[in-house]
Amino acid sequence: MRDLFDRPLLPGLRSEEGFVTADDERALIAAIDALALTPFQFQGWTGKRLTHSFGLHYDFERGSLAPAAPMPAWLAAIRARAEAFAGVASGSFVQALLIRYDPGAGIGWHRDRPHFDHVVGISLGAAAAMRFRRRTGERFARVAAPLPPRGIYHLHGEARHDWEHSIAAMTETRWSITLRSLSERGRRMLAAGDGA
Ligand SMILES: O=C(O)CCC(=O)C(=O)O
Ligand SMILES: [Fe+2]
Repeated sequence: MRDLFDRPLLPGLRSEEGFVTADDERALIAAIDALALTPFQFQGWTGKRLTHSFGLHYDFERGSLAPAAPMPAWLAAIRARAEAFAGVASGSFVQALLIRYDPGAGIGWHRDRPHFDHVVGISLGAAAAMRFRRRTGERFARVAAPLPPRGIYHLHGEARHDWEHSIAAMTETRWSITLRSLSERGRRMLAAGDGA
């Protein structure tokens, strides 16, 4: 997403519309819905969004990273295109997180776990906005980036590390595919096998 002067809304946030076709979108939604999606869990609190991971699973209850089933072919194909979009080496996106946000589900303010580095997201279904905030003294600076269906965004650098992001509760269903590379810290944790 760029502003009127063709600058990125935030350094490190880049997006593109029409990354997948409407036919692809229907097929991807059907593939996500066919997975065993489970409610996001954190400290005894159950979120309304439903998720499934491939490649690596980050367990929020334990704060640990563990291998998960390899990405199926339909996901590996989109991953290769997403890596080209993000300008990262082939095979960098070692985690895929599939999410379904039914009406009433959103995602609260957070930065993605430091185990991960680059993040890309592909949006399917209802349009949403990704809200960004960063504390500056007493206040928050805020930016909102549209997430149109079939579009892709890439978070790295400042947008990834210095700003929190969130999505307000949806009124219609949205699905997303989030792909992430490992950070140096993530690689060390995985090699140590403790994940912590
Ligand atoms: O649904 C999305 O596009 C964003 C998901 C997200 O921010 C996350 O899982 O960390
Ligand atoms: Fe996130």
